[in-house]
Amino acid sequence: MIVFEHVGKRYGGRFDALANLDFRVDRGEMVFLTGHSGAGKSSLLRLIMRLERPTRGRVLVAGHDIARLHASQVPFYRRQIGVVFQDHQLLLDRSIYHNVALPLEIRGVEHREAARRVRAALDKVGLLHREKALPIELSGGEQQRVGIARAVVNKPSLLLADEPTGNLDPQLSADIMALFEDFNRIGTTVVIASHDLALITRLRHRMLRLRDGRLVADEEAA
Ligand SMILES: Nc1ncnc2c1ncn2[C@@H]1O[C@H](COP(=O)(O)OP(=O)(O)OP(=O)(O)O)[C@@H](O)[C@H]1O
Repeated sequence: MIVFEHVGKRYGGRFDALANLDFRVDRGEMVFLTGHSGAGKSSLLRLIMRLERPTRGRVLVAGHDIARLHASQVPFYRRQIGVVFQDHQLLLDRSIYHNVALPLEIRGVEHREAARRVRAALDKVGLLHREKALPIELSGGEQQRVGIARAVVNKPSLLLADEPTGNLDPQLSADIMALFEDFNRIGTTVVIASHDLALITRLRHRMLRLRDGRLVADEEAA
């Protein structure tokens, strides 16, 4: 599904945020990406989203070198990827329903079909009963679940998350990770950047560890 071949990313012509990365993530895998602050986790995810291009090497997703996608193809490429951020980036003046519906509105999905999919996504994260609420009326953990519903409403084959539990207490963090595991169980490939080692070592998935932009460990679940 994802292949990094000798990938490097240099910012500003001299700083190597990522260097010589070689790894692959198979379809249906769930992988944690860990490392200190500044190790390059977000940069690596941005390469997969094609928000950045590698300075060296190639990033292949589903067999395609994504640097070669034409600008007009990029939106289609991104549709297969759901993204969850630490600060969930919800629109504060829109209801939960509308926040989750947004990716479908952008794609022009027909209204009734959109409603069906939004409700299915909200149901999966246990928030169907809050569809009319505004984000501010929800707890941090619930807001993050809305962010996950929005990420999966397009039924992406790949789900990326950047520190999705960053602001949550240990129990809520575990609940959020369990949700990602649910989506993985139904076949979605999941890559989660997290520095919460206590939590992710307990979860027993493959772990890629970055240090100063280099891959220093690739550990299968024990
Ligand atoms: N657009 C950019 N321009 C210049 N330098 C950048 C840019 N984005 C990231 N960097 C630098 O690249 C390095 C890796 O950053 P990145 O955000 O990928 O790390 P991270 O592991 O996600 O860190 P954190 O956990 O703090 O988010 C850092 O030193 C950062 O300052």
